[in-house]
Amino acid sequence: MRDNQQPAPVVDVRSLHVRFGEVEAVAGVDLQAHAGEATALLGRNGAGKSTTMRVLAGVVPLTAGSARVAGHDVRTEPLRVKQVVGYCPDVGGLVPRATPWEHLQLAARLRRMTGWEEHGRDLLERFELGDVAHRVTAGFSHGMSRRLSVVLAALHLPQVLLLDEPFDGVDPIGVEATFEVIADARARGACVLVSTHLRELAVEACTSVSVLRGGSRVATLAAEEMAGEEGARAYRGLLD
Ligand SMILES: Nc1ncnc2c1ncn2[C@@H]1O[C@H](COP(=O)(O)OP(=O)(O)OP(=O)(O)O)[C@@H](O)[C@H]1O
Repeated sequence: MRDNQQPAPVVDVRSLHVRFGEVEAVAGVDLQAHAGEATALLGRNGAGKSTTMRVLAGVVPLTAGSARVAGHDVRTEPLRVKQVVGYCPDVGGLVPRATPWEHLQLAARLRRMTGWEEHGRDLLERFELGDVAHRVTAGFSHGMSRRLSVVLAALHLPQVLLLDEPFDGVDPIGVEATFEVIADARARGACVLVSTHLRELAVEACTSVSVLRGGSRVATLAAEEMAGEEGARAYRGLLD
């Protein structure tokens, strides 16, 4: 606890800048997220949501500013960051010739996990991937791949769960299962970040919403302030 009795944020991003050559993908984002809460990153295509998530997952280097995850600096402690994070990337990440079960085995081996099998099976069932657990992912639909990516992010019960576009192309059962994963993570005190352009699902899944536009954060609101017709109007106002 800090002096003012507020717990320190688990995700602490200060003046984050990420540049790819001429492109400034993230141009000064500040973001704080806490244990037991779920924060949505909302914004239009190209707003900088995925790049921010990639920095927090330790897979893209920042250009300036700072980002700390569970107390670890992404710049100087990338391995520690990868240990505490469960990351569902917005695209890719799956091996076409491997089955879901083999993906879980690999993820568990990389993290030296033991006794994960029952939890792994349960996650696959919850995401209706039990029947295809031993089928290679090459023929998977977009939604099936998304669901498996969420399962892989959640398998090791990470302290920080980063879900980038987890609802994209996912059917209602997959959406419901993702809500459950987020709720479970919050209940065990994890910090959850969900990047999406789907306002209504963000509001349902999360406690607060940070809106990005043009690589900067333009607002952070309680999720209920972004709900319904009024929330839709408020959101449009932030994007214009
Ligand atoms: N590796 C890269 N090389 C060059 N430009 C990039 C790279 N990654 C992202 N960008 C650019 O940075 C900006 C922000 O991209 P980012 O993917 O973070 O946005 P986003 O909010 O996640 O968008 P979307 O909702 O479409 O996924 C875009 O202009 C994008 O083209």
